[in-house]
Amino acid sequence: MPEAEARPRGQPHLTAPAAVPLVDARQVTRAFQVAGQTVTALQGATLQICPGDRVALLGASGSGKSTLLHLLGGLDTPTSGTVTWPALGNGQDLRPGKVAFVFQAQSLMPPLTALENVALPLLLNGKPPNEAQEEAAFWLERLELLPLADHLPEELSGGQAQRVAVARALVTHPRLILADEPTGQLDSATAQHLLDVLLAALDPGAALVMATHDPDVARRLDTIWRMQDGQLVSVTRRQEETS
Ligand SMILES: Nc1ncnc2c1ncn2[C@@H]1O[C@H](COP(=O)(O)OP(=O)(O)OP(=O)(O)O)[C@@H](O)[C@H]1O
Repeated sequence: MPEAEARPRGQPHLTAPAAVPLVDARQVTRAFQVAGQTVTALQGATLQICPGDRVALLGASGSGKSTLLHLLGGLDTPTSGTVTWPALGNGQDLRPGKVAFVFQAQSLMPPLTALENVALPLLLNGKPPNEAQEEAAFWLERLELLPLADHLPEELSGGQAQRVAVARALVTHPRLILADEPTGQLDSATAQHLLDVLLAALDPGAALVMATHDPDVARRLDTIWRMQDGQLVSVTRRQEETS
C-alpha cells in the first residue's frame, strides 16, 4: 500500500527501530445518510497510532469518538480518506487477535460464564478448548477475577463485567486495544481500578486508545486527542501539557 511504503522501513538490528505505525489514518471522513440528510460524523482526521501509545480520546457526546474508533479498528470503512495498518498486515488478517475492542455497554455473551467469555476469542482463532481455558484462567487471575470464573455475566457487577471484557480483549495479546468509554458506567474508584489492571496487564509494545469523558481516566494516559463536531482538533502529549 502506498501509505505503508511511505513509512520508515525500520533500522538494522542493535539500533532503535523506527516506529512503524500500527494505524495510519489520512484525511478520514465518515458520513452517514439519515432521513435524506448527510451527517458527517468524522471529517478529515489524520493521525497515527504507534506501538506503546496510550491515548485518551476526549470530546462531547456526538463529537465522533465511536465513529473514529470503529474506523481505526477496521469495523467500518471511511467515506473518503484511508486507514491502513502498516505494522499489523493490512487486509484480511487484521483481526482477530491483533486488534481488540472493549465497549462501554455490557458486551459479554449472556449464556457463557466469565471463563467461557474470555476463552471465546481463542476458540474462534482455532485454539484447542483445554488450552483456551487455561489461557482464559490466566487472564482472569491477572485481572483479579479468578474466583468469579464460573459466574454468568448477570451475576457480575458492572465493574467486574468490564474487567471480564478487558480480559477477553487481552487474551489474544492484541497489538492495539480500542476502548469505547469502558468506564462510562462505573463509579470513579471502580473506573480507576479497571484502568489500573488494564495498564498493568497491557503489553508495553501494545497501543491503547480509550474514549472517555472522565478527566481522571484521561490524566493517566500519555496522549490526549480532542474531538469537536467530528474533527480531531488537537493532539497533546502529556509532557507538552505540563511543560
Ligand atoms: N450508524 C450511524 N448512522 C447515522 N448517524 C450516525 C451513526 N453513527 C454515528 N452517527 C452520528 O455521528 C455523530 C457522531 O457519533 P459518535 O457515536 O461517533 O459520537 P461519540 O462522540 O462517540 O458520542 P458518545 O460520547 O455519545 O458515544 C452523531 O451525530 C451520531 O448521531
